Amino acid sequence: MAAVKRPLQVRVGSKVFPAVGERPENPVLRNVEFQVEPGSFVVITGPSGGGKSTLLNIIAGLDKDFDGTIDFDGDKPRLAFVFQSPRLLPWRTVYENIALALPKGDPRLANIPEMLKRVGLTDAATAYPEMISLGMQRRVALARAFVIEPDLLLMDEPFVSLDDPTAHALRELLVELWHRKPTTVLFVTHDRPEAVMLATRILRLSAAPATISQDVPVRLSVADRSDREKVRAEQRRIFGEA
Ligand SMILES: Nc1ncnc2c1ncn2[C@@H]1O[C@H](COP(=O)(O)OP(=O)(O)OP(=O)(O)O)[C@@H](O)[C@H]1O
Repeated sequence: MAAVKRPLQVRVGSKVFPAVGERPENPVLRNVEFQVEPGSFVVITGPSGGGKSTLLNIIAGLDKDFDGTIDFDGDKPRLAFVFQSPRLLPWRTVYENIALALPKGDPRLANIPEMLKRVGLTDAATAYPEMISLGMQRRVALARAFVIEPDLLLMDEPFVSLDDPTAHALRELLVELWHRKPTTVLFVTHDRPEAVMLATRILRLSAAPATISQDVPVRLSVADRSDREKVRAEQRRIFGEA
């Protein structure tokens, strides 16, 4: 079934973490407002501690304590969330970890073998997470997210703590999966080359209390994204350095 195409409207007037003990209240987001067109790949970047994860949690509905609205054209989107840690169940196989994302008897379960093939894990289908590398575990997390066929895919630094070739290969895989089945993606990273390689649009947040300091389209074709020189040139255009 094709994903329903709806824009996402984000309006966060303010997000403040309340004071706890000696710690004063912490205003993290202020007037963060944007719309995301269906099928776009939006990267949210900005300084550490600037509120990127907080914003993603609000959009996911994990944090409801904020002033504002998140609207998916009046509907409830089918969501997938990929976190920094792959969050696999250690007592379930690779196949089972993916299948757990879907209800019993769901027709999308039939797509898992094809998805395993696409992420290069067919031979690891019956392995347990501790038997495979972190890079492979992250491929399982990608497969689990895409097999849901989400309307909205939220990703919070899913490729940190990997060596560069592994992270690069995973980014290429993500671009390919997304290109085959464009879904709306919001991807948080502080890694600028990663932002440019993946995004169709980059939102930069300022330091906290964060607001949007830059909203810029990325002008790279899918083929250009594997070309490090072209990525670097686009990075210079957007961020003024590389
Ligand atoms: N549950 C919480 N309670 C109180 N303060 C929090 C909570 N979660 C985050 N914060 C604070 O909110 C601010 C923004 O944190 P957040 O994790 O959203 O930033 P970030 O931009 O994702 O940072 P990084 O790039 O380092 O992951 C930080 O000052 C952080 O300490």
